[in-house]
Amino acid sequence: MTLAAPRYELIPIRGMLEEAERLPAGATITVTCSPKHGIERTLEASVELAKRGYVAIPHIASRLVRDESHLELILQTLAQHSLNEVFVVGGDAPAPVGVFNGAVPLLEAMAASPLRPARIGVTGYPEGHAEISNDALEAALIAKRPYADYLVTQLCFDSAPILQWLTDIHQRGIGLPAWIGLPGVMDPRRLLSISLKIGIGSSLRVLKRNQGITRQLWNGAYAPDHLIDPLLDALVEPGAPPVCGFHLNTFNHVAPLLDWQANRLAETA
Ligand SMILES: NC(=O)C1=CN([C@@H]2O[C@H](COP(=O)(O)OP(=O)(O)OC[C@H]3O[C@@H](n4cnc5c(N)ncnc54)[C@H](O)[C@@H]3O)[C@@H](O)[C@H]2O)C=CC1
Ligand SMILES: Nc1nc(=O)c2c([nH]1)NC[C@@H]1CN(c3ccc(C(=O)N[C@@H](CCC(=O)O)C(=O)O)cc3)CN21
Repeated sequence: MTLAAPRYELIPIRGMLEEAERLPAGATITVTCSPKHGIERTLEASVELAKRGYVAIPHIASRLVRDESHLELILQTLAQHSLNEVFVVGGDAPAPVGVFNGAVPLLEAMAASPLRPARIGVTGYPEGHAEISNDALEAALIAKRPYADYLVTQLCFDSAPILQWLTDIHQRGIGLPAWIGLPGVMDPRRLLSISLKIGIGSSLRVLKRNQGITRQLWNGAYAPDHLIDPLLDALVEPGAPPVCGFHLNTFNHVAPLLDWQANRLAETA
């Protein structure tokens, strides 16, 4: 377990390529997908990143895929550009634009295609989801298992639920390793508003109860040390759940995150 080779998540908006250029050559970059900009924007950005030598992993929002032929077009684009890994999510669209109402039916349709990408990631929720019941999340996780290679955990501001959830799915034999989603280094007010927008509530309340972290959250930049320290300690224990590494949600603020990462690595070297 180390911070040495994380994944970096970027949002495909103006300035994304300049942010990407700050990252180490060949870095692995996942590209978000929103109802506002659609899947095509995510694919175009991923192709640009791949051309520049990065390993690009587009997020595919299932609810934005119209039908089987739209899916086939997406898979063709991926194959043409040797993008052989995707992160499949339901997507934040309040209603599906077409026939796929979540990740599971899209994964089933992908599995039936000869153009299925070689590796597929799916979501995990250490503290549940604001709009989706725990039962529905659990059913979806079980249904995704045969199609998925790994999980990426949703943003969470408390290490305890992350560890608890990873341990729980490991003990139940779900058998998928996880990339642990961490918030990047940035203005805490922006982070707070993003978190509220994407429906992350309960661990923010944990943060507010913690005086030390509240100070860190409101003065200067937020940095995820309070999350990563307990995770690094716990995940090297024998019998710990399988973890691939850290998935850093940069929100396109790459420079402060790289400074923080370099400092952390220098401290532990
Ligand atoms: N955890 C993460 O890193 C990320 C999470 N998301 C968001 O998480 C939500 C669910 O995506 P998945 O975890 O892949 O769930 P999923 O597609 O596996 O769906 C689980 C259950 O929730 C329903 N569902 C799916 N999307 C929904 C939505 N937007 N609103 C209400 N119900 C929905 C499905 O019909 C299913 O019953 C979406 O809002 C998605 O955009 C998006 C990107 C990254
Ligand atoms: N529910 C949910 N949806 C997601 O898309 C998502 C998660 N959760 N959790 C992990 C990451 C975080 N993601 C995010 C979070 C925030 C923005 C965001 O702030 N977007 C701004 C700027 C984009 C623009 O200017 O168009 C926005 O206003 O939507 C984007 C992706 C993508 N992932």
